[in-house]
Parts: sequence; C-alpha cells; structure tokens
Amino acid sequence: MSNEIPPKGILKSEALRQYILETSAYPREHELLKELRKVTEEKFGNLIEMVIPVDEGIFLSMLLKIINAKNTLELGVFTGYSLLTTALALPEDGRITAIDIDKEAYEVGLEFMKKAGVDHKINFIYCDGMEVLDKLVNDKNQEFDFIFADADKPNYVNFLERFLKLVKVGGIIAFDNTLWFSFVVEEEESVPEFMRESRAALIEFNKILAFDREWKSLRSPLEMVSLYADALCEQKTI
Ligand SMILES: C[S@@+](CC[C@H](N)C(=O)[O-])C[C@H]1O[C@@H](n2cnc3c(N)ncnc32)[C@H](O)[C@@H]1O
Repeated sequence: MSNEIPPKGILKSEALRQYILETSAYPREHELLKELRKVTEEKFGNLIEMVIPVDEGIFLSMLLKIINAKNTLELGVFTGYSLLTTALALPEDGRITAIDIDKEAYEVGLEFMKKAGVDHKINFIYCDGMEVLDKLVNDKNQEFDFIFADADKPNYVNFLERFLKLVKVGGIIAFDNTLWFSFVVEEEESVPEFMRESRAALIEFNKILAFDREWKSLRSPLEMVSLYADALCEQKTI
C-alpha cells in the first residue's frame, strides 16, 4: 500500500456520487419535485442540466429551515425546481420573490406549485434580473433572509453588489454553479465553446470573493462555504 497522502475530497468517482444520491438524496426528495424534474426533462430535453441537482436542493432546503427563512429572493427560476424546493421549505406565511426572463418555463412549474399548495408564497417577476434588483435596492424597504442566484453567470459580481444591500444580517446569499461543472480547473480548450464565457466569469468571481481588497472589506462580515454540489454560499454574520 502506498504511503502517499491521497488527494483531499470525498468524491472520487461517479459511482460514489450515485451512491450518495441513492442513499441520501433521492429518498428525501419530495414526490412533486421528482415529477417536476421528469416533466422538465420531457419538455426541455438537454436543458434539464439547468435544474439544480437533488442533493443541492436538499442542502438549500436544510439551510432555509436552519435560519428560519421567511422572505427569500430567487434569480433564475426556469421550471422552478429550486423555487418549489424553497416554497416547500418556507412556513405558510413565507414569501419568495422569483425573477426570470422565461415565463413559459415558469408556467410549466407553476402547476406543481399549485398542486403542492405553495403558489401563494410566490411572487413571480417576469423581467431581467439586474433591472429588478436595482428597483428592490432603490425601494430600501426590502430585506431578504435568503437569496439564491442561478442565472446569468457573467453578472454574478453585479448581483452580489446588490444582494449585499438586500440580505439581512444573519441571512444567506447562495450562488449556484461556482465550480462550473469543474471547468474552473480545466484548460479552456477542453470546455465547450458556449460555456467559456461563464467559466471565465466564474473564475474571476471566485477570485474576487476570496482575494479582492475592495470586496474583502465588504466580505469581512461574511462566512463562505463552497460545496461539491456546486453552490457557494455566503452568510452575513454580524
Ligand atoms: C440555470 S436556469 C435556473 C434553474 C433553476 N434554478 C432550477 O433549479 O430549475 C437559469 C434561468 O435564468 C434565466 N435567466 C438568464 N438570464 C437572466 C437574467 N438576466 N435575468 C433573469 N433571468 C435570467 C433563464 O431564463 C433560466 O430560466
């Protein structure tokens, strides 16, 4: 047996990822979330890859419950897997402001929100994200316990600037896809062309969060956690 220290990290194979999903994620997935994923795949084919994975959904749901989130913001809804996850995790009087530029996809998911009896918690805004965020910031009365971004990766830095004004103390900001299918550590040539712009933006975003002086001063009250399920979260702790 080799005496070399093995690389850090627990996910050493696709088989292990499947094992985790089968033993800890799928059994906890809500029936309507399973159905929504299936219908999304039937209607949108390959775009199913846009939907957050089941283990990430369970993690987000756990975070929402731990912080007793009541008022949340989601940017990037698609057919609403992460939105339904959030709506199921919030209390009866919980509220979600959900933003997307695709109304048709949202309407597919809306059926499932209704079936689950959680549609009253959702305020869907059909509009560009930055436009809505600027309005919310100007409003000055808006404060969210939890913010989830899963859209328009090149704009993550701009979103963060607004989110920091919108998240309440003790709240959480979560960004999806910060590892970009692991492409952040691969050579550009091996990345599909249509994914390169986002890869470059995410590498820059991760760097800024970790090292940029200006952001560091903003970040000082934030704790950061990066997850293999590919969500990166910041928690404002003071
Ligand atoms: C990765 S999908 C979101 C997936 C969703 N979170 C889920 O779990 O199913 C990204 C979504 O962001 C939306 N989007 C892209 N650019 C946007 C923008 N500038 N403003 C608002 N929504 C945007 C797209 O229409 C798409 O539905």
